[in-house]
Amino acid sequence: MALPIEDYALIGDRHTAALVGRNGSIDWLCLPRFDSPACFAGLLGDDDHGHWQLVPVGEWTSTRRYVDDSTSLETTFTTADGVVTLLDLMPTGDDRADVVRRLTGVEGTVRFRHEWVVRMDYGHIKPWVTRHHPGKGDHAITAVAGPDMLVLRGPRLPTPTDHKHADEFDVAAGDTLTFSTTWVRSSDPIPDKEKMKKRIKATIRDERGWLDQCKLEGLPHRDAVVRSLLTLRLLTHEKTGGIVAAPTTSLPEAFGGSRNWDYRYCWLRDAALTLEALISAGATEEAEKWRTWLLRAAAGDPADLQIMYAVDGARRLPEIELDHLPGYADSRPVRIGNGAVTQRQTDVLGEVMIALSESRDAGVPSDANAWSLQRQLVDALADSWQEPDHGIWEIRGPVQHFTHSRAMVWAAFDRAVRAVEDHGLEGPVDRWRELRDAVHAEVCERGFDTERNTFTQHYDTREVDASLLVLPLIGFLPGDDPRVLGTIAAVEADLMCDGLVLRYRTESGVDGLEGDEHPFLACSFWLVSAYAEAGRPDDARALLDRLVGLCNDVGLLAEEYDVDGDRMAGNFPQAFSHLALVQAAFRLHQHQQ
Ligand SMILES: OC[C@H]1O[C@H](O[C@H]2O[C@H](CO)[C@@H](O)[C@H](O)[C@H]2O)[C@H](O)[C@@H](O)[C@@H]1O
Repeated sequence: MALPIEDYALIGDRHTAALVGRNGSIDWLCLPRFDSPACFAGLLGDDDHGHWQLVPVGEWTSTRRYVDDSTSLETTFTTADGVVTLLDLMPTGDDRADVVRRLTGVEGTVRFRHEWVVRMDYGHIKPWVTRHHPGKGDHAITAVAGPDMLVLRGPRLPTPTDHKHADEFDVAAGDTLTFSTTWVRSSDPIPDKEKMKKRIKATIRDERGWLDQCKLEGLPHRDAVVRSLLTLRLLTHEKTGGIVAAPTTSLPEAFGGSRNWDYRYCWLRDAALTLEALISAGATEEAEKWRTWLLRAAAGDPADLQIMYAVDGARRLPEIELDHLPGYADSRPVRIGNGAVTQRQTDVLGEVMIALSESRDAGVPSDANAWSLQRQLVDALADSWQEPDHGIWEIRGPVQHFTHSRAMVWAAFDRAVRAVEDHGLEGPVDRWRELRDAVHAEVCERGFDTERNTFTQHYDTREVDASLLVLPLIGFLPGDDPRVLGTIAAVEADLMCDGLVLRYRTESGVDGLEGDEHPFLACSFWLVSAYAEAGRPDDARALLDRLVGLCNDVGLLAEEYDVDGDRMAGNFPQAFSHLALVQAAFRLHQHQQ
């Protein structure tokens, strides 16, 4: 049975990631890549859909932390008989896909239960499980199904009972027991045993080294920013540079509802915003890598640019419902793939152009191919920007002339102009200036409700939308412009739910979906930034404090927050929430200096 979302923590190797519960159970793991089929899918079903658990027998309590500024997770279990820590991590820096779990006895003697229940293909397939002795003193269990093999190693291995592998043993003070699960192709030989101690140290060292380049002095909520940056890095594929929106699929936006989506892909929007957050912290290496990812993914006719791709840039992400999974808290359907892939979302190029412009400003070396791609994309936009779209929220209702999308069209032309003016790049700057000004005028006329003094969600409605909070953040208007202040007031009046911000009013029916949703954390962080820009630093600070207080015990955030249930909702951890946290902290810091 899955735990509340906030009771999970993330570990990963920058190729894929796992969710570890505070009960020592890995309930979600896709191997070898973020979007591979899960081999532990208990998160979206029950124990029989796959999990790997190390937990004391009987009553226990647990506390958790990440070891220093790393993504190695330490869970401390306390029982009446003693204390044991469990270290969980996925070593990085090599071509192996391992999950390593180390138990260390701290006090007394604690009896532990070990369960290794592998179910390939998202909890669907019971694998063929066998024992091996690959070398002297080396024991392994392999689980094979179709293309995949998992190899379990450890000082003592569980035995089969009823399609599960289970064991019980004592952990005494001073004992160390290290277990590992390794993925290989089922046609490959069993991989060699590794010296895990060395790899654990190297992995922790690598993360600390990466953080050293970040400039975080004086930032509000530094620890929350550090955790967010490390999480964003964990969601960035080491080899390809693709950035996934979250490592999970179908954690529900409303418990028991159908708003369940697969986020294990690279949205240009989410990735571009992630880069902005990383760049503001001084981590520019990822920007260069992602730019090359973009070049590969977008190769071809600029008119065929998609709004999202797979980690390796693949284009087809058909949305499929997995009927065999009951869903998290009975939230059905469980979906893999994402139908939004074929949508028109005009905002995306604006976000991409802003991120690439910030990379340039931050000194990321220029690349002729990257500029040539940007030119082509902006030229294609010049011919198509007036078409209606599905907008930033990927609505599944009829397309509209979304105000945020148009403001982002303005941003795309604006950043193209700046590239020429500030960086001496070549381009038809007069035409881009003309288009930029025309779009600005149109948005201020057709996307603005003069009676209420607010921008509107789209040109044919009087509803507001939290995405409008972004307008001052991209420089569309100054933060203290009366039209921006009016829009903040309208968002406060229409979209606040117990102090947090909803994306839009679902009652309007604009999204074409059944059911409702909870406040969206990224939008709530945007309000922090908008307050800072509007000259309301106290409100910004108070809201940022509140939002950071919603992070779970290890500093992670899902997509939404259920204020009535006081729990997280939606995919977890979500890049959007963490990148917006980082941006809000920097924005507030900037205004406080
Ligand atoms: O609300 C319906 C849509 O929800 C998802 O989109 C959201 O997540 C994306 C990834 O973080 C983000 O880019 C987008 O702005 C969000 O609205 C889902 O992926 C869509 O399929 C769905 O239509």
